[in-house]
Order: sequence, then C-alpha cells, then structure tokens
Amino acid sequence: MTAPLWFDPTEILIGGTWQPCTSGQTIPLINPSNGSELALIARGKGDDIDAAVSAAQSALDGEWGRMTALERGRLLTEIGRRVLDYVDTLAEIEACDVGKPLGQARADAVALARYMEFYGGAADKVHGATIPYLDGYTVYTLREPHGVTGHIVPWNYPMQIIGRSVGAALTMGNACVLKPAEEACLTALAFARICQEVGLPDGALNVVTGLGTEAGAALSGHPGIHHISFTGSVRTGALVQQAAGANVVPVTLELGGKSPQLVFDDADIDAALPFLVNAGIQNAGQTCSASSRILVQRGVYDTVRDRMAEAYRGLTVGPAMDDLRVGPLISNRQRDIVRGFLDKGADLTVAATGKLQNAPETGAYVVPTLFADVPPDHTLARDEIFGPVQVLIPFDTEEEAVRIANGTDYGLVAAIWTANGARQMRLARALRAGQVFINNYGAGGGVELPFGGTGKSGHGREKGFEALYGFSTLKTVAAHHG
Ligand SMILES: NC(=O)c1ccc[n+]([C@@H]2O[C@H](COP(=O)([O-])OP(=O)(O)OC[C@H]3O[C@@H](n4cnc5c(N)ncnc54)[C@H](O)[C@@H]3O)[C@@H](O)[C@H]2O)c1
Repeated sequence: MTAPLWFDPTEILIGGTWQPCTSGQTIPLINPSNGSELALIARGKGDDIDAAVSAAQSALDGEWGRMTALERGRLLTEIGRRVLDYVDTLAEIEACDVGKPLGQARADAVALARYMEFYGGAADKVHGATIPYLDGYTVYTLREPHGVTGHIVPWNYPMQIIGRSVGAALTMGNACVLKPAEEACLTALAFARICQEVGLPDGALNVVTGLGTEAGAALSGHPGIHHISFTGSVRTGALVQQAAGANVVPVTLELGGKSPQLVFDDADIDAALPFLVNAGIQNAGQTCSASSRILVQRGVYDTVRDRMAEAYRGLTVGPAMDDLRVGPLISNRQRDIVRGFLDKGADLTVAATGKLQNAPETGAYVVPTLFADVPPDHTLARDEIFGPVQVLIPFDTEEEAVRIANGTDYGLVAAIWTANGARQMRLARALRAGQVFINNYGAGGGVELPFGGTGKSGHGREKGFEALYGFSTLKTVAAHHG
C-alpha cells in the first residue's frame, strides 16, 4: 500500500517556497501496518528553522499582517472547504503514516476541516472591552497576535492537533512555524499544500520536518518566536518549556494522561459500555485523553468486567487499510514499550484480550488487553502506557473513587457514570482534570470545547474560543482627553 501523495514529501515550506532542507538529508517514514518504507522526509535542522522564523516574521510585516480579521476568517473557512475535498486522500495518507484505521483517519480529516470552519467563523468575533475609569479617560483593550508562533505536534493525531493549534493561531493573525513529528508528518505537509492552494499568503504557515532533538529543539529555543504550542510527552514538554523560558516565550503544553472513568452502582451500563471500551482502544490507545483506568463500584463491578471482557474478545486488530477496530501502534519501538508494560502486568488477572486478523509479523501490533482487579498503586494503574491497555479497579465509596481517580501525576480527562445529580455536581468539582464528562466520554470531541490539562498533563487551553485568547495577547489603551 502506498500513500496517495500528490507532492514531494522531501520538501519543506519556507516563505511560500517548497524546497529541500539545507542539510539535504532525509529521514525514512515507516508504514507501521507492515514495516515497509513509506516515504522519505527532509531532515530539517537549525538553519531551516532560522529561515522559517524569518519568513514568518516577513509575513507579519507584509500581506498577511495587513489582512483584516474578516479576510483571515474567510480564508480559513475556504481552507476548511478545500480540506473536505481532500478528505479521502488525507485519510489514506494518515492510515499509511500513523497506522490509524481508515475510518478513524477519515474522522480526523473531517475534524481538521471543522476546526477551520469554526475558527474561520470566529475570526471577526473576538474583541476587546471598554473599561469604565477615571473622569477624562477612555480605556479599552485590543486583542493582538503574539507574532511568530511555533507549533510542535506529535504523531498520534497530526490533523486534529494542527487544526486546533495552527488553525487558532492563524485566526488571530499569527504567522506559524510548524514542526511535525518525525514518525508521521505527511498530512502536515499535505495541509500546508492545501492552504497554499487556497491562497494563504506566503510565510503565514511554514513547515519544517525533522528530528525533535534537532528541528524541534531549535524551534523551541528560538529567540525569534513569540509563543510556542507543544503537544507530546511530559519529558519533552519540560525541555520545550525550559528552552522557551530562556527567551521568556509563553508556552502551551498539552501532555499525557491517565484518565479515569468512574462507574457507580446506579449508572446506565448499556449507555456506558461503548465509551468505557472505545476510550481505551481508539487509535490503539495512543490518545492523550485515552481512558486507561476504569474505576467501578462493587455493586456493578462483575457486570462491567464481564461485559467489557466480552467486548474485548470481539476486538479485531489488523492493518490500517482493513479498517478494523484497532490498528498497529506507531512503531516497533512503541510496540516494545507497550509490551514491556504488559510484562509488568504478569502478576495481574487478564480479563480478556482482542485478536489479530491478517496482521503481518512485520507490523507494530499489540493485542488489546483488559486487566481486572488492579491495585490503584500498580504501575499499570499509574503510568501512561500509550497502547490498547485498560485496567479495572474496584471501589466501595465515592470518597475512595475520588482518591484513586486523583491519585496520579496527571489531570487531563475524567468521566463520571451515575444517575445521581448531586454526585455529578460534587465530582465534577472534586476530580482533578482539565475536563470532566458526565454520562459520556469526550462529548464527541467537539472543536468548540476548550481542552487542556492540569498537573503533568500540561497547562494552557486549546480548542474552542479559549484557544483564540491563548493565541493572542491583550493590549490596554488608556487615553486621557480631559
Ligand atoms: N495532551 C494532548 O493533547 C496530547 C496529544 C497527543 C499526544 N500527547 C502525549 O504525547 C506523548 C506521545 O507522543 P511522543 O512520544 O511523540 O512525544 P514526544 O514528546 O517524543 O514528541 C512530540 C513532538 O516533540 C518533538 N520533540 C522531541 N524531542 C524534542 C526536543 N528535545 N525539543 C523539541 N521538540 C522535540 C517531536 O519531534 C514531536 O514533534 C504521550 O505522552 C501523549 O500523552 C498529548
């Protein structure tokens, strides 16, 4: 299977010109469904990042910087429409690059279009305020772009993460330098081609592929950027924050999670079941907001365990283009990390596993695994696995459930399944998480919903209107007119 590329992936985009990187070196991309080489990409480094940051600054000083909010909004809306024309192509590219089942990859492409539509419509609706002040003064605020924004994205949801961060940054009039992940970056390049096709001014979006330790490090420590948005691991997020801090550059960090779902005795188990399972195995569990811990009250514990186990036994795992429930992991390296976690669970009870279907041995496959009766302090119940692995943890009381749920370093997502309205309100406050879902998980991933973490899950918010505030800065103007 080859990806339907209509462009040369060894070229990077700087100031509107597609070109090889300065070093002339390339990095191979691997199709995780079968281990074959998919494409070569440019190994951009510091020189290329320098050029991209300069090009972005020139765009701010030129045509892009002069565009009105209305014009930017129309352009983004048009980009969204054009992305829809490419949905099937983008989905196939993503399936080959990430190993994501085709249907899930298609949903990501549709989400990318939706981000552009949402932000395009919002561009001319973000405004400042007038502030009552002393006699003789008129005081108001202006929302302005930061300037040049850096965007470092991971491999697990390239299109969605580019949509929510680059989309919001462009809306507010920033000029972007995007550094996609070296494991999967073809849809980032494709998106930039689409933006150019629609007429995004040169330099408003620049894309430099390369290694995180080279291009990524150069971007996060660059003195010419004014904001950086990073999505990825806690370890790298801390490095990015440190590098940006040296230049006093503000940072948004979207990091990992160990997100729990709390199922109480009075929950509607039929309604909960698809969410309990899907939130753990979507994108083979390689989702920052994956729900890897299922906390269940004793009265329904056996029922939930047995029904989840039954669902797990029906999970099929195979090549992305076969569009089964679960595809491969991103790489053999990631597969081995997840297998290492499974080894650490050798002392635990396996409630059920899924099964492989036409999965080549050369692919990066891990069979989804559900563990039962897991102690809350076990490694599998505390550490982010980033694979299709879920643990069931029984509890007796609400207080115990909250204590377990809040007992990790993370705080990204939590869900509560209960019919008790008072408990819903209590727990929505008590749970340490950037977002809490009541009788659902993820609310369909809507682009309108602000998203971000607490604790080691990061800080700052993307998605929704909140992102537009994050990708802009506030200027206060006080005029004295007597
Ligand atoms: N909160 C979210 O929205 C979200 C979304 C997706 C993934 N994640 C998290 O990301 C992690 C998995 O992704 P990963 O393993 O690719 O993460 P990673 O941190 O290794 O890589 C993410 C990005 O950072 C770049 N990078 C690597 N080293 C760098 C450095 N020294 N300086 C600057 N950039 C560098 C990479 O090239 C890539 O583009 C998981 O922990 C997951 O939870 C979080």
